Amino acid sequence: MSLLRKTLAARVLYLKDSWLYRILPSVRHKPFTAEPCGDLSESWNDVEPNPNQLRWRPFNIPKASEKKVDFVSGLHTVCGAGDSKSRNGICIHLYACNTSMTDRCFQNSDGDFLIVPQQGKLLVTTEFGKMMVEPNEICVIQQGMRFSVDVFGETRGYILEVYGAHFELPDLGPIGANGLANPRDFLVPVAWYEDRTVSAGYTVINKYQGKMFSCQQDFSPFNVVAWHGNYTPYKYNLENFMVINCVAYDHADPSIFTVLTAKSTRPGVAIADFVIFPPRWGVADHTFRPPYYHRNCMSEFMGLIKGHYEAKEEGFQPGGASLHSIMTPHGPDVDCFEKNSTATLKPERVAEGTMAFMFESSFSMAVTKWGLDTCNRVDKEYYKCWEPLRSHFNPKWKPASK
Ligand SMILES: O=C(O)Cc1cc(O)ccc1O
Ligand SMILES: [Fe+2]
Repeated sequence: MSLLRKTLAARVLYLKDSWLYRILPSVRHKPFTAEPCGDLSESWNDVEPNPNQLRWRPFNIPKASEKKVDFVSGLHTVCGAGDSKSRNGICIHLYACNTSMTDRCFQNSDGDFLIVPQQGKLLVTTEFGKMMVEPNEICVIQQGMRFSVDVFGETRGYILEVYGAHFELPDLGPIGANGLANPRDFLVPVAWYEDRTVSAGYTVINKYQGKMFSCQQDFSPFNVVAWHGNYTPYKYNLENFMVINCVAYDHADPSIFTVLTAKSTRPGVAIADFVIFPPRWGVADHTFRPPYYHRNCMSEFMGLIKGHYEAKEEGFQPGGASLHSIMTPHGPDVDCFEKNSTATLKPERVAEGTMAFMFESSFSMAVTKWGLDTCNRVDKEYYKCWEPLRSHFNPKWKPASK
């Protein structure tokens, strides 16, 4: 039997709710006590603001021979804004691990996780059933759902967490009935359960108000024999994205590549959008086709799942990241600029074999101590990729006559 079924529930406008039929209720556990939480924190509130362009080299993955690290102990918060207590904010985590979780599960009481695997697949066992999630797929695990992660070697990925909002498909406006991420491609697990006593103790780890807590119980939490409802984890394969883009002239706002959005209460303003830059055709005439030089009223955190990003062939590597904070100027590096300033504009494939993505947020994010220092991955030379930019302005230039 397939472990997943298709759903149209990814786009629900009514309250989210599910009923779970379990062998023993989750209330039967010993008290929660503080658990050392390593680099998972809301410490961005204590760190000095940093308006520079930031770029990280690929984040380190610990070697299993040196230290066994599972999905939860390998979580590190890179940046964020707001706070979980007032139910308003976002944060971005990086996970890097090498070991499966054994008799340990995780519950995030603070918000929803959108998980973007970059290296290594994740077998995610949830209270709703199992999902295998590979690089180039994403999954969403919503607030409060218990889950455990099996890995198959050195594993790394990115997480976008939103407090107090759920991800949904963007409104399509004039695009109409279909396009971008289609509801039919979202998969949800079917119920899977184990009726297992764990006398040595099963550990439930709970992220609550940005801190970690743990408690013991003597049975597996994955004891849900059946469920129904629309509050479920789900996964989506980015290859299914139906790309819409400019076919005449100019460069479309990358919001046209939005897979999922977490809306704020202000119409048109997202708490966070998950945007991808998939393989596609570039055909725009009379246009500098790569991303333009710009400052943005939103924060842009970018990651790379595989390949090269067109605006930065070098320096921005799979498993690394960049952060262009609100109103921080950025754009293509000098090589991309020169190449595309003189290129003949014929139709050509863009981003073949790659998948870059952006977590774009209306929040002004601050970087944690881990992100700035402890991870030791900040590329201090990043600004140099724009230093050689030279003016090509010629006031006498005229377009070639037709
Ligand atoms: O900065 C970036 O590379 C992301 C981005 C891409 C694009 O095509 C237009 C705007 C934008 O912010
Ligand atoms: Fe940008």
